[in-house]
Amino acid sequence: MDKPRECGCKGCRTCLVCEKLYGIIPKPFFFNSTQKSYVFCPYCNKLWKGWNLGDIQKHPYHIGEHIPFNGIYIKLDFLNKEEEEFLLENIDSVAWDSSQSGRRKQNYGPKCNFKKRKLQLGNFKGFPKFSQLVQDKFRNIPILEDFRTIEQCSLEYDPIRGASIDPHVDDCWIWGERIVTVNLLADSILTLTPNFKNEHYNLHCVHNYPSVLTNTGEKNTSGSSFKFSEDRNSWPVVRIPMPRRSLLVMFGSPRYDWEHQVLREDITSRRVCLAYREFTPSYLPGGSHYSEGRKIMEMAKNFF
Ligand SMILES: O=C(O)CCC(=O)C(=O)O
Ligand SMILES: [Fe+2]
Repeated sequence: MDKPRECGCKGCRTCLVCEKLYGIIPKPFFFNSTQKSYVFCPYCNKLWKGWNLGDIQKHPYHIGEHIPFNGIYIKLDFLNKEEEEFLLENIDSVAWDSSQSGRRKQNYGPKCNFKKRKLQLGNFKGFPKFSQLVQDKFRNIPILEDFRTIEQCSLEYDPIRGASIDPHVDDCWIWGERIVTVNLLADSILTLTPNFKNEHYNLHCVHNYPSVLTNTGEKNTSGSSFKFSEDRNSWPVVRIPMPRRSLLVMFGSPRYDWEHQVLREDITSRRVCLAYREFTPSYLPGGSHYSEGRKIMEMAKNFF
């Protein structure tokens, strides 16, 4: 096992602190010269050719090539300025833990061993009272109607530490289909690239439980599991805007067929986000592992 460095990074993960200390050269974002890039428009839910948000003409005056893209829901101005300020003040009154790639975090959730697929309550007691307003507001978002938060994580990205997050798929053994992010303090971008690591991230577990949503975001009533897409070689790079105070829900194909990352170059000023995760249906009532999820679900109702 790699030992974490003083900054919190380990293995191939680096930040400005350990790069300077150990003379590590960071790997640049790999861009295949034939690979196209597209920006997701939160108004028409389509991809338009470009890299930066400013590259695409503002909706509805788009020009050029576009393709449909399912599995991304963005609610602009999900929070108002007062709510954002209130949350930031309270988040910053809690101690931050250092994390990898220059991030800092505050985690509220059960203890998960993704390798051994073991779930424990640990010292999880629920979520901080000040953050209840966010989960209350999920009830106004139709695709989050039955979303039960099991993990809430505050993440801080500061350009001083060259913060970023490497490409990954959130674990599929324990974390359900909808990955929710609430963006605070700065605009940023989530970069999606096709996932070629099919044996990673416990992706095989996805066959064991039904999809929560159809690929267009309606409730999936057929009980069928997510169907993975083949032939990803021709897929582009997709750039998803994460405007300040917006809510992002990633589900379906972007959740499972693509890896997501936040590039260092897309953190130009301090950004904080709240990341929310739900259980897979296996750990929810009626699921084969509900006995393991039950106590955690009880705790997750608490705001302290
Ligand atoms: O910072 C973000 O918006 C993404 C965070 C993320 O992907 C994660 O915590 O798994
Ligand atoms: Fe993630």
